[in-house]
Amino acid sequence: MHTVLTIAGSDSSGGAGIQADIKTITAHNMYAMSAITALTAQNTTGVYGIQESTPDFVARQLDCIFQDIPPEAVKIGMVSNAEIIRIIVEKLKEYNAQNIVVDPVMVATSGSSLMKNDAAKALMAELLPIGTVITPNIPEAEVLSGYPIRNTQDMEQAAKKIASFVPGGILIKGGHLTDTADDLLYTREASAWYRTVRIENPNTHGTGCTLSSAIACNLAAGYPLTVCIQNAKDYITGALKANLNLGKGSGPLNHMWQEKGTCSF
Ligand SMILES: Nc1ncnc2c1ncn2[C@@H]1O[C@H](COP(=O)(O)OP(=O)(O)OP(=O)(O)O)[C@@H](O)[C@H]1O
Ligand SMILES: Cc1ncc(COP(=O)(O)O)c(N)n1
Repeated sequence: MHTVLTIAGSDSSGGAGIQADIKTITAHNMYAMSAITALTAQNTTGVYGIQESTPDFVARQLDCIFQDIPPEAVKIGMVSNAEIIRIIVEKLKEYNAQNIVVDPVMVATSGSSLMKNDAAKALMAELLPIGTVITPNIPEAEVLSGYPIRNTQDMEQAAKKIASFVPGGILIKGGHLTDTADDLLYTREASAWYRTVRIENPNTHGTGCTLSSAIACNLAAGYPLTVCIQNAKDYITGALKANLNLGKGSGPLNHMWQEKGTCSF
């Protein structure tokens, strides 16, 4: 069985963070492990509290995982402070972790901040450069590039700028565009678009977490990056189309959309 680790925050309402990641990994018929960076008290309407792990306790979780069941791929989501970012980078280097997907989670769909201001510098200088691929959404790509992004051309410009300090792949997600949901994969060799029409579903809590975990699963299975992104895009599109409607705000995705037995892993 393929093994995938998520390093992220817990979402008490189960739609994003660790819970979305474990659901995604399980739906791919893979074995999920987790290192929790923070507890959040949140639901579909917002984030109402954050309790960070200590850097030492994050390190202890990572030691337990890597010394026993080394993961074939790692997804990193919410990491709210610079000290935890540093310890994650140190441990992933110590254990020579491969197939790293970094989702630079800064702000939740509901608008609540999930990262302290001083952490963005450590994220950019230390964590993003070790990613096999990074997956910013449009507001995150604006922060990372310093450019405003209004259309797909701006996405290409921003990706080029981010590539000056990120050697791996850069997937700028287009979920925040208005008529399409086109994602751009930019690497130093080539770029490619992954296009879908926008699905009119207000329940998008956890789309970013789910996409990055699905990419990690595909990397664990050994697919080339371009195939991983297409398969993950198909997974998120299916989970959005399957129209779950829970909660009073932007609700979670439906991870049970695949017909039994259709997953190829
Ligand atoms: N309405 C939609 N229709 C189709 N695909 C969508 C829609 N919204 C988001 N997506 C897709 O979902 C994935 C996540 O994109 P998005 O830009 O929403 O990330 P995000 O903002 O990090 O997510 P989150 O809502 O978890 O913060 C991308 O592949 C994007 O194209
Ligand atoms: C613990 C945690 N991690 C990530 C997100 C981002 O997901 P979203 O933007 O869909 O709310 C979140 N809300 N909570």
